[in-house]
Amino acid sequence: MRPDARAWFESRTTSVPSLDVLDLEGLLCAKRRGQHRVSVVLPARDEAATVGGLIADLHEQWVQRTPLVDELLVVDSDSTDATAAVARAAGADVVAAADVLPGHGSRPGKGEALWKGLAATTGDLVVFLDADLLGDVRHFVPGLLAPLLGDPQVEYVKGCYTRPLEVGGTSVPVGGGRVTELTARPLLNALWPELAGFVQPLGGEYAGRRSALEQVPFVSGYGVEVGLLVDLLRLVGLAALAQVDLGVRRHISQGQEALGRMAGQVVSTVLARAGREQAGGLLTQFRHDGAGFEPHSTAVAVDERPPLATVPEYRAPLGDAVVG
Ligand SMILES: O=c1ccn([C@@H]2O[C@H](COP(=O)(O)OP(=O)(O)O[C@H]3O[C@H](CO)[C@@H](O)[C@H](O)[C@H]3O)[C@@H](O)[C@H]2O)c(=O)[nH]1
Ligand SMILES: O=C(O)[C@H](O)COP(=O)(O)O
Repeated sequence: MRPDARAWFESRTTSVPSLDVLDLEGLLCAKRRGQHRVSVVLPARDEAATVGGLIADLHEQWVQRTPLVDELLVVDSDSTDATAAVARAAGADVVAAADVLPGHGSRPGKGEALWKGLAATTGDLVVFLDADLLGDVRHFVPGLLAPLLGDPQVEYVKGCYTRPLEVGGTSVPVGGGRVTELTARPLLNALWPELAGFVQPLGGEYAGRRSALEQVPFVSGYGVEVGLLVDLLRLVGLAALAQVDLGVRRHISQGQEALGRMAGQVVSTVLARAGREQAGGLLTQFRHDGAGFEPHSTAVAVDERPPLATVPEYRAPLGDAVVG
């Protein structure tokens, strides 16, 4: 690893693998002292199977029992299942992505849901979590907040973890994060070697100061994490980025074809940030129907939203003025 990346890794990586290691009173004290307001945003598309338990845990722990979280918002990203109703019943506020900043229209994708979630919340500290997480992840929230509450120089905190791969009833202890290992990490190491110390550049759990998040664009699809990392590096510098080891992360894995499309979006995002125009913006994959190969092409070109700070409606008082 390059010396600057190693120095960053050693000085900016903390560890919160469970609730037991946290000084909750200290965190609450820092939150009060800094007059912070914390928003937690979960983008969700068809996550009715997992979002209820996750929200119930977070709401019970961080809204009811320990007042660390002021807003707990699920952004319903065009779900066709009961995601919205399940999340609401479990204690979250729920907005449909399409209803936020309606004048700006609606686009598909996870990054779009995050951008709308940032617009629909008011906290100066914002935590993002995927809605398909499995198991007890209550410690993710204070773990991600701790560096922001404890050090005014930190602007953005990326979660990292070991990732089992659970497919077809079998589990490989560290087999997860396939797009990370085969696409994102090699690209980032090649183009921005100072970011080589990030263990999970793609994972969906991170937190930042609104003042920084509202100054960067949000890629609408799965390129959002890699885009944020590179854009925030440019905006605030490596020393203002941090990561926290959150232990083990389990989630619902996608199949190979879907991961190929995700990798295509990550590649497009990286190429755009490296100043390379995309030739076609299409990813062609193949299926064999028994008689021969059938090509399927998908658009993976970068589609992105501008920094929220440049959106006039965002400047209006948030809440009712923005949502609906
Ligand atoms: O159009 C979409 C697609 C996904 N999601 C939600 O986004 C989260 C992550 O999506 P998922 O399809 O589970 O992604 P993964 O296969 O887990 O991909 C990983 O890698 C991606 C690329 O960096 C990250 O965006 C993910 O957070 C990270 O978990 C979940 O809550 C989804 O419901 C949306 O809200 N809208
Ligand atoms: O981060 C990744 O690389 C993708 O989420 C794929 O993860 P998985 O291999 O654990 O499904």
